[in-house]
Amino acid sequence: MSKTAAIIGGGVIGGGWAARFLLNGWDVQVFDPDPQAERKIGEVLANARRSLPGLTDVALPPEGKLTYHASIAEAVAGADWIQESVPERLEIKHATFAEVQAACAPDAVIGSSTSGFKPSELQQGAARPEQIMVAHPFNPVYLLPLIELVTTSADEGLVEKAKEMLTSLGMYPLHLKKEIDAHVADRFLEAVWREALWLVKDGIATTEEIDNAIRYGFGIRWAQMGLFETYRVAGGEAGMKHFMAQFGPALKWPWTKLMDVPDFTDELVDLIAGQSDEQSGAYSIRELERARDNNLVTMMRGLKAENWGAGALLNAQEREMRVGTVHGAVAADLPADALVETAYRTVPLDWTDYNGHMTESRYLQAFADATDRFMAIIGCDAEYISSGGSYFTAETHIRHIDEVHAGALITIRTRVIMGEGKKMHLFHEMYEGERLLATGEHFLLHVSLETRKPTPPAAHIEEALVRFAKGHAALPQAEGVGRAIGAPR
Ligand SMILES: NC(=O)C1=CN([C@@H]2O[C@H](COP(=O)(O)OP(=O)(O)OC[C@H]3O[C@@H](n4cnc5c(N)ncnc54)[C@H](O)[C@@H]3O)[C@@H](O)[C@H]2O)C=CC1
Ligand SMILES: C[N+](C)(C)CC(=O)CC(=O)[O-]
Repeated sequence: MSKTAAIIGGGVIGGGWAARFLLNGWDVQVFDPDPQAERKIGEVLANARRSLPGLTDVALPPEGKLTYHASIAEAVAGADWIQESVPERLEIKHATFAEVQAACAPDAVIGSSTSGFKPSELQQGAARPEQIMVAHPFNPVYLLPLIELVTTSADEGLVEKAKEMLTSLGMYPLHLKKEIDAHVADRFLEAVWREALWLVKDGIATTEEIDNAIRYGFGIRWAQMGLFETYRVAGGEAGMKHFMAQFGPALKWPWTKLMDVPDFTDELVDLIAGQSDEQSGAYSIRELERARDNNLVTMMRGLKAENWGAGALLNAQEREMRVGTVHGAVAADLPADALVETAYRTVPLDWTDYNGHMTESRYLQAFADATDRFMAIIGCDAEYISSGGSYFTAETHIRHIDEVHAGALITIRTRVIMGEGKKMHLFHEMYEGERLLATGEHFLLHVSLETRKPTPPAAHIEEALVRFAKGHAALPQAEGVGRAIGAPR
């Protein structure tokens, strides 16, 4: 059954939450008094639609329904999750929670996007304090998975429900049971921000130089290993203790401004804003958002291939999405006399090229992934491969029939042309809806990973393969099987 989220405050963060819920199949009900809210959320949604669905190699569920409402009471009616993202002022948040709780279900989660307030501060004067928790996201909320879930004096059952719902949205709930101002991540960000302000104020570095110091070095490192794991590696074979012995004393050196805060004067604001205009003023905010999202998608999909950090999270989400669908099925669940659906996915942003469409190498990737999926269906899965048997591709022929763009939903259907002994001959057809985009024909041999030589597969694999080969032989022939490039004479 579809779920409903209420978004109270649809600015930068509320808009991102709306997109995260909606693109994961939830219905979304928005309240925001700003007459521009619908347009602004539309812009965030457009960015989310081009970037989020391609993150995973399985398509997200169909989008939910988005509606706008004239009051908080209307927006929270029937909602399973209510996300407050109004301005960071405690009195506005308190007034909002009072209206929310007067109308919402008592077992709905009420999450606050607050960057700095503690749950106990948010809960002051509330009708049901235990229903309110901090669910602090990171911009862009539709792509970044971290949620700081801060829950003192909360209903434990509701907290567990909140964690499950966040996980199902592809997010990572970092559950903090001790509250502090600004939680963990913003404490950290504020320390970096403070040092950056000092460096600009003191004329040591410009905004661009500071950004370069981050993006060419430790920023990339942090994105995959964080702080402690990175420093453990930096300790060499002697590890963390050695690292700390070597660099710990630096804390006593006058390297940082420590807790001193620069005066937030008009002069400092103008200095930073001026340098930022010089650095990035040539681009509109929408252009910068798109560049950010392209880069995030590319990095996160790289981590996905490595099954690491935010990428491992995407893989876990994808495994869950496969459960109970044809994309998690094995041979015995599938009819032998129908083509096998081996992919149903969105073309990711990082698969496109200078011609503005899916680039040729990604057709091979899509077909190779479809072959991997077919191998798993017939029993040649990760466990079997680790026992020493697998398939190697000996020959491939791809036909590019029609173009396709980022964000398109594509399906691959697979036909077994021949399957006997060591040999497996597959023909994949790639579609967008009913439009044929490409075909991929592949000849594979079963090998021993020990000898690297062809060898017969295990009996259960051959049996499943032969079953599909026989069933598919009875289907009408596919156009294009066995084609070669015809040279005009
Ligand atoms: N911008 C950021 O980088 C992040 C912000 N946050 C937190 O998210 C919350 C919202 O921040 P932003 O989205 O950046 O602000 P924003 O200014 O972009 O959006 C706030 C929205 O709330 C609406 N609003 C004002 N009063 C309202 C009311 N009484 N009821 C319903 N809506 C109302 C405004 O019209 C506006 O659309 C804050 O608590 C902030 O600390 C959290 C993570 C990151
Ligand atoms: C600047 N900020 C404190 C509002 C930032 C956040 O809360 C999280 C983020 O997205 O950086």
